[in-house]
Amino acid sequence: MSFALGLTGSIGMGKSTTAGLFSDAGCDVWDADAAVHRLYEQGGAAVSPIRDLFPEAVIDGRVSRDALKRIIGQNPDALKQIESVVHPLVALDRTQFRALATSDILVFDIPLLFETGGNVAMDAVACVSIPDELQKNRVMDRGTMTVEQFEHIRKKQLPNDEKVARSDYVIITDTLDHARQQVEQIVASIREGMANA
Ligand SMILES: CC(C)(COP(=O)(O)OP(=O)(O)OC[C@H]1O[C@@H](n2cnc3c(N)ncnc32)[C@H](O)[C@@H]1O)[C@@H](O)C(=O)NCCC(=O)NCCS
Ligand SMILES: Nc1ncnc2c1ncn2[C@@H]1O[C@H](COP(=O)(O)OP(=O)(O)OP(=O)(O)O)[C@@H](O)[C@H]1O
Repeated sequence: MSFALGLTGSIGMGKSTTAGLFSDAGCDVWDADAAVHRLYEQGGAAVSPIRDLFPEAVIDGRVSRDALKRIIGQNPDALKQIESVVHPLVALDRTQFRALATSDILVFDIPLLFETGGNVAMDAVACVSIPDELQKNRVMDRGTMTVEQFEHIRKKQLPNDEKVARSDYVIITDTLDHARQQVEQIVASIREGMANA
């Protein structure tokens, strides 16, 4: 039986980068944001239900993230409606991954892990964290969101200090080397626990 490690953290705190470090350490990784990308692609299962909700969000047969962000900015209920379509499909994708994955530790990179109660299905949770100002700078440097869009998303999420308090492990993502060191320690400690169980 594999060990299920939830990997969470607020927007731009370093989940995807850290997930890559877990992969380097031999863990199979499932990424919720990547699952959403697949669902929004041409032929993806979210395209038709999103078109039913917001026809203008589907362009060339795929869901346009820019269109969604515009719609979310104009309509306070839109994100909830999008979530009601996307989250059940994401859950199905996760179940399929879990049935096929083979590594001793499985890592589930899920931004809304605590917000959706997904933490109860995990054996432990690791949270990535950096100071708020650095978080904002990193997201702004990506150039994919306005400050307003970023603040809107951040407000929807459980505050960083609560996530940190509720997690078994905290990974400070200030530098890549430091993050890698912490990931290797976590993997070693989980493997040691499994060997002694
Ligand atoms: C809002 C959207 C259009 C922004 O797209 P964009 O490509 O700019 O950003 P990306 O998808 O990479 O998300 C960046 C981060 O925003 C945060 N975020 C995304 N969706 C949500 C949400 N519903 N609630 C809170 N935070 C969210 C997460 O931290 C995520 O890692 C997109 O995230 C989306 O369609 N979200 C709805 C689906 C969802 O809930 N996804 C979350 C994972 S299941
Ligand atoms: N350990 C680290 N050291 C230095 N920079 C990092 C580190 N981790 C992440 N970053 C940088 O921070 C930015 C955000 O990282 P990443 O995309 O991994 O975050 P995320 O939490 O997955 O974001 P989102 O919630 O938006 O999907 C990227 O530019 C990345 O290069």
